[in-house]
Amino acid sequence: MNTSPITEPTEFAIEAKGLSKHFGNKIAVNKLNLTIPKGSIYGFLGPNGCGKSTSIRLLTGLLEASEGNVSILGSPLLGHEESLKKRIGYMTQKFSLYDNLTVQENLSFVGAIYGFAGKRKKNRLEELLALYDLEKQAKQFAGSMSGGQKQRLALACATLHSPELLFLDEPTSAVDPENRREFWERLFDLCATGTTILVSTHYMDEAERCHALAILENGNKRADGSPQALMDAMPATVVEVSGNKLRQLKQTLTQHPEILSAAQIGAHLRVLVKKKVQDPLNFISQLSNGRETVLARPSLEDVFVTCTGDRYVD
Ligand SMILES: Nc1ncnc2c1ncn2[C@@H]1O[C@H](COP(=O)(O)OP(=O)(O)OP(=O)(O)O)[C@@H](O)[C@H]1O
Repeated sequence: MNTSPITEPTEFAIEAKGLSKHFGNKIAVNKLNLTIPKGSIYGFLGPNGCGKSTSIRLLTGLLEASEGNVSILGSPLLGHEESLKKRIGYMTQKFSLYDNLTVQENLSFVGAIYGFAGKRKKNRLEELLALYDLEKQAKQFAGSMSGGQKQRLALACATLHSPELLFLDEPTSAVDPENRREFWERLFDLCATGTTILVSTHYMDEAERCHALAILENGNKRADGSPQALMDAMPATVVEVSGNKLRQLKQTLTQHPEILSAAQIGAHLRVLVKKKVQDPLNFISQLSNGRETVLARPSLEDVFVTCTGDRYVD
């Protein structure tokens, strides 16, 4: 096995080609290709079971791939897992904290793993307690903290050794909207210091904050790019219809082959019409007996709807 660190200058933090993972007959990740530029926040967006965690574990070297090649920070992952561990951070879905250790003890334990000792460790812990607003909780058991505090401690642990590349597996699923917002601000602070971040989520609004993202379904990458590029490339036009009896109208519209989806949002239906329809406003107006129709800007949720499920066209 090759263990010497061969690091080549590269603009990419992660490059994966044909990355697959099979568990028996189950294909959890299917021929995934990725190129993630350094210094960016990249998202994996998809429902439970689509392969987000497995992909992250493959990219961290914790799980061995069935097929494919991965390069991390310019080094091939295979054979360099140990040396790369010092350069990457990983925050798991369940935060992986020791509930019966205090905040300070959790940090101290992680610090020792990364070889921090004495004054250097003391200084780094103080810095992190201040940065992640945990000074008052330093002596509190991790198990007794709120979801938001646990999340901040988990991020402090994952970044203690100042990794160049940070993997975050659904880091916000257990916290309220205010904490989620604050957490994302912290991610952009880390990004501004040059850290590359790969974050998985099933929240559309979080995916929209990423510089770029991949939409995953059943282990397959359905689409990738910046949120704006994905919206621009969407194979559908969004038309909003207002009026009465929207539930019945939805039933009628979704039978039509040129309509990809119709979903009610408040007092209107949001209808995704195939791009090939020349005059979508008039088209929907006629189908809905002259109800009011307006064009709307696409959202990432619209992109998700058009590239997953039955609507996916390869
Ligand atoms: N060790 C394993 N053995 C067998 N199947 C597995 C294993 N790990 C994951 N899987 C399966 O692989 C698929 C992808 O799982 P994965 O955990 O990567 O999805 P996910 O998108 O992260 O979802 P979640 O958010 O629920 O964790 C699922 O069908 C899952 O049941």
